[in-house]
Amino acid sequence: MDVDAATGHTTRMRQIADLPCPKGLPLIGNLHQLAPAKLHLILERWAEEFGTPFRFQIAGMPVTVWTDTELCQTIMRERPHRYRRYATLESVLEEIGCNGLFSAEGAAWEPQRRLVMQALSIPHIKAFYPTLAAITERLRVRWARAAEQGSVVEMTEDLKRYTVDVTSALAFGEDPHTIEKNRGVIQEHLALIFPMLMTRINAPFPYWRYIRLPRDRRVDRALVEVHRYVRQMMERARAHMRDDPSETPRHLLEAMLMMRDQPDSGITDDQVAANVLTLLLAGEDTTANSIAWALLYLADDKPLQQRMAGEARAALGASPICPDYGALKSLDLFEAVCTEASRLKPVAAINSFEPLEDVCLQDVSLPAGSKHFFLNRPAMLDARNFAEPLKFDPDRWLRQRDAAHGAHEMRAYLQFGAGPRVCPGRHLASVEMRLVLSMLMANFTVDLAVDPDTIEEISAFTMVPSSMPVRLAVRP
Ligand code: HEM
Repeated sequence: MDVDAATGHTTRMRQIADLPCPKGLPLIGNLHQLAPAKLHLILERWAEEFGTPFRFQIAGMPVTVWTDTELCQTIMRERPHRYRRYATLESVLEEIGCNGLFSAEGAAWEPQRRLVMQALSIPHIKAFYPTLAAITERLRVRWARAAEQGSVVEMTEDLKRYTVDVTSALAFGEDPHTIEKNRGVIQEHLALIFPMLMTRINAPFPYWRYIRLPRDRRVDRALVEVHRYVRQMMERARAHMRDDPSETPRHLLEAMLMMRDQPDSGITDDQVAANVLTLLLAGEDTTANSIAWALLYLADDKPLQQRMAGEARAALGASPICPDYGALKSLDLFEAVCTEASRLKPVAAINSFEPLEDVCLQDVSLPAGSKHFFLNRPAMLDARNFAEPLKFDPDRWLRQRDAAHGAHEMRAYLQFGAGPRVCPGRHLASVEMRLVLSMLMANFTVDLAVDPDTIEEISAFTMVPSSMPVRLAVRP
């Protein structure tokens, strides 16, 4: 029995073992049912069957699963002092030299957060706008060529070229021009990292520390390439700082290197490299796939394409690209299309957390170090939070809020997280979505090159489409 401090009432606390659990097998529990690439779908199905919270077992280890957004908001706001992300995430990322801002905890987290927030701040993005527009124009040229040749564009790939060029130019001061290249780009190596994380974080036993399977060897080779790439970029940044010194850092990489070089900074080159890799990964897949998911709905909706083309041309005028940062303001619809797509197809489908001390959530006791998941989609498909929840309706994000339009619960939309660790890249993502989609709609029409039913949801740390092949035609 526990006494509620506010009411004085006694409540019976449940233990994790009391929660409903899908039927598993002796010793391994539910492990055999948890295909990593389908993890979010399996957990969502179980959430429907068992309600919230429920638990599953990875061998002897229970993991609880929750879908209540208010609770998730509370936990997210009580970081980093009371809750952390999965500890396994930190150790797995540490092993591959990527323990940067996303996985850092405790005292190590705050100084890194400050640096990254500054680098991704609105004034910095605004000052960087001409470069962003130039990268978007290069993407348009690539797509114009594909339209002319009638070739199929794999949007998940092209959009990752775009986001890697943008993140690198903004945060590291150099643009790798992957948009112009067809093979041999860094994305080919980065692509192996997320699925590996997915597998290792959920593994019952860290087998890869003892034996390397072919897939681990592939990841090892990719990591050698990725780290060589990052170190070379750091060397070039140092050379530039030497040859053309500036009192204030020109980008995040310079800021990190300046900090590292201060006497007794305690920061190592490895930590700087880990954050470069963190930003490359965090900025690549998330935004690219959020835009790619939006195309699934757009391709099928010609009137919406027509409307967006009209709005884009009004904002862009004679230019094929949004001409200045101020004009982005009139492109709310373009971000709303991505936001609505991510409500139905959440790129961030699962959040993990661990309490740092013994806590009670609702009526359940959670010991320090126990493992927990939050599923983001169930609340977003709940009619109590969003009216007509299964309908793709970007306008729901644009309407004045009033009761006549039915439910629209912003707190149930957690695609960028919440609280002190909320995504620092969300402003950049918003600008990228507006820029790319307005360019696309002003200049092209889009058709899916496959039956939409063949496009699957894949859990690869982020939740990504199996592919998004489209045909583009120049809009008359
Ligand atoms: C649509 C695009 C994006 C989505 C859906 C997304 C989603 C998220 C989510 C859910 C988190 C965890 C937040 C939390 O725990 O409260 C996060 C954290 C993070 N994101 Fe993003 N993100 C996006 C774009 C970006 C971009 C463009 C960058 C940088 C270039 C970025 C960098 C980061 C970093 C560094 C963190 C860790 C922050 C911390 O732990 O303090 N993200 N993101």
